[in-house]
Amino acid sequence: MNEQNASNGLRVAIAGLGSIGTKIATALDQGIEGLALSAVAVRDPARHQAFMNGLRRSPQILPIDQLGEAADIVVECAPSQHLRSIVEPAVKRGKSAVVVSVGGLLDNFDLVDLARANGGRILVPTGALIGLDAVNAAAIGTIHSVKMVTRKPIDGLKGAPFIVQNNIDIDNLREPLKLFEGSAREAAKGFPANVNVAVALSLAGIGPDRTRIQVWADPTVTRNVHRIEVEADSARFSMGIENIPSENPKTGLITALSVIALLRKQRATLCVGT
Ligand SMILES: NC(=O)C1=CN([C@@H]2O[C@H](COP(=O)(O)OP(=O)(O)OC[C@H]3O[C@@H](n4cnc5c(N)ncnc54)[C@H](O)[C@@H]3O)[C@@H](O)[C@H]2O)C=CC1
Ligand SMILES: O=C([O-])CC(=O)C(=O)O
Repeated sequence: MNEQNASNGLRVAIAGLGSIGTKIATALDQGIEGLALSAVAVRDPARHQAFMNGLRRSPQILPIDQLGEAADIVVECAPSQHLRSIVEPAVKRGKSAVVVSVGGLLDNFDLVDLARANGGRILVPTGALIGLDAVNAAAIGTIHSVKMVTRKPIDGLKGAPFIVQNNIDIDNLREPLKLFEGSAREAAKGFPANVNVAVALSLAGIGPDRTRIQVWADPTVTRNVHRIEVEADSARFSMGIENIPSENPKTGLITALSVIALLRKQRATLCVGT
């Protein structure tokens, strides 16, 4: 990073160069107004050498818990069990943490207090979802109910703890099967890599215990499909999104783009949407 970026721009570090992280790193390397990629954390540096060599400017490679020292904004896009070691050092230093493994926040909610006490921020992008601007706005008034239905292809659900613990065979499904119905909080435990979106929705609206979700394994869909119904005193709205899976079949392609859009807003002159 050159001195001009260091003095005028925001330094961004990325934890995890998987399907989401590589796209954000590429976008930053190609140029986002006022932002520069300063550091990354990877599990196995050798596996990412070719990708790193392709970047125009090489960021530092650091352990995940040191990213907060090397950046103003740390983007968490690693498996959710690492959330704390990424976010805590950043917000303790008054930095911002962008969190995509949102489900992991529910068991680490004290990080919000830690951020508040130290002038840090935790930013949750809309991610693979839609319409959190409208949910935020409705939540200024009274939201009566938020209901969500998620359908995923079989490949996108394999290995989810709820499926494994309940010994459910989804490999031979010929028709959609409702796997789960309950709160966003319970869903995040059973499907930690599948329903981060439900937790983001809940944090924008009426919280993880009152936000209801169904999760379906659906051999008839090729996309990750999320449908949402919100009933509020200001409006009633229905939203839907059909995400094309990325190279990680659990993760929709739009997730990385949502983070890039959020990063662009940090220094953009014209910001559209709340
Ligand atoms: N908020 C949202 O809308 C969405 C959130 N997600 C969540 O985002 C997170 C990332 O998703 P993907 O990029 O698809 O996952 P991924 O599995 O493609 O990438 C995760 C990366 O983290 C790396 N990693 C693991 N341990 C590490 C460590 N100790 N230090 C550094 N790197 C480490 C892995 O090697 C891998 O490259 C997941 O928790 C996923 O559930 C996914 C989709 C939507
Ligand atoms: O990509 C998606 O459609 C949603 C997803 O995996 C998540 O929320 O964790």
